[in-house]
Amino acid sequence: MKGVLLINLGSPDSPNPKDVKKYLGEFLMDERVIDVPKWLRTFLVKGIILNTRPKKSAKAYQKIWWDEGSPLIIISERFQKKVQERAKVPVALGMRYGSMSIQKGLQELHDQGVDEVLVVPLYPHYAMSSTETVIEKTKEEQQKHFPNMELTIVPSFYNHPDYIRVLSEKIKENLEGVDYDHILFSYHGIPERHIRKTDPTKSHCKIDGSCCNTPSKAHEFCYRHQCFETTKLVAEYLNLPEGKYSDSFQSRLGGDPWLKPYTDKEFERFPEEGKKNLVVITPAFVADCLETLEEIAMEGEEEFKEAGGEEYKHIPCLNDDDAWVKVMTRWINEWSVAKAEVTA
Ligand SMILES: C=CC1=C(C)c2cc3[nH]c(cc4nc(cc5[nH]c(cc1n2)c(C)c5CCC(=O)O)C(CCC(=O)O)=C4C)c(C)c3C=C
Ligand SMILES: [Fe+2]
Ligand SMILES: [Fe+2]
Repeated sequence: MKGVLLINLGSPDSPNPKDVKKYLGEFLMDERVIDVPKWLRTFLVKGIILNTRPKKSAKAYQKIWWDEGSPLIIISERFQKKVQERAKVPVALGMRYGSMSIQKGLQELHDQGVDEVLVVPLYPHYAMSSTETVIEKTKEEQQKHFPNMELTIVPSFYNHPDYIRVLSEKIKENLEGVDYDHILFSYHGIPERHIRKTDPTKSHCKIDGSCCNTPSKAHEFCYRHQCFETTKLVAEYLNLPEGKYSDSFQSRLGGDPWLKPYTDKEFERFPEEGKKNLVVITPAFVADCLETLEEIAMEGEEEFKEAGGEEYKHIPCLNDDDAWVKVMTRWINEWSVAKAEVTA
């Protein structure tokens, strides 16, 4: 029997420093997130980051936390329930880090008799710190606890016409009656090193002005290419004039070079260039979370206005919008039917 596991990143159990520390410890000790030798990762995470960051992050989580819990978890649960109402097969939810684990999600499906699982990493763009770690962790749990389960992985959907359509329509809806100078597509950043590491050709990705526009099989795993492509396709869909929109990368951690331009630097630069009315969209996230609600919607507005900006609008993520629920359900139902036909 077939079933689906939707997987996102996860949140701490509460916005208290103790729970945030536990969550950050699991997250940042992931070798695909801080990709240095284990001894160095242990030193950096346990010896340095976990001494100061949990307190700071807990304050940020407290600003956005809902009565029901973490926005990312609550929104993902609402999404899963709505998809389940329409899907022909059982649909479960798991998180890469924290209590709502991938193992629990697989167990829930197993208990319903599922032995063929469609794994849906809820990230439009491929990165070793998001998609790859979800895939590898799911395979690990399957081999350890559910050896008779078969997994099928949904590929990154950054350029899928359905995703581009729902994202573009959401932007269009939110732009109605809004007088704006510029739209910023702000994606979660990653270290530049990760782009080179996931380049299967080991020579294509130069992280320069042209590599991401030059066709290559490297792009199947190039986060930077995939982000630029989402923007390009949305801009085409919405007929956005050249120069009226741009890309940036947010949420950097540590001193290594991350993908540029940095979102916070763009907030400082735009008002100087006369871009005083700004709209920000965050397409790397399908559900609103700390990084969109605090870093972009709250801190971003403050930074932009301090630099001389006047109007600022953050467009929410797709969350549990019916149009996005319908798309996900269609992908799931098409898979379940296609598999049935093949194996019949
Ligand atoms: C969209 C995909 C994501 C990628 C790629 C990603 C890479 C990445 N993240 C960190 C460090 C942190 N990220 C944090 C929060 C966070 N990150 C994502 C998604 C991606 N991260 C989401 C959805 C969230 C929000 C979680 C929530 O509970 O709402 C945090 C925690 C908060 C903080 O202290 O800032 C950290 C830390 C790294 C180092 C990285 C790539 C190497
Ligand atoms: Fe992150
Ligand atoms: Fe590239």
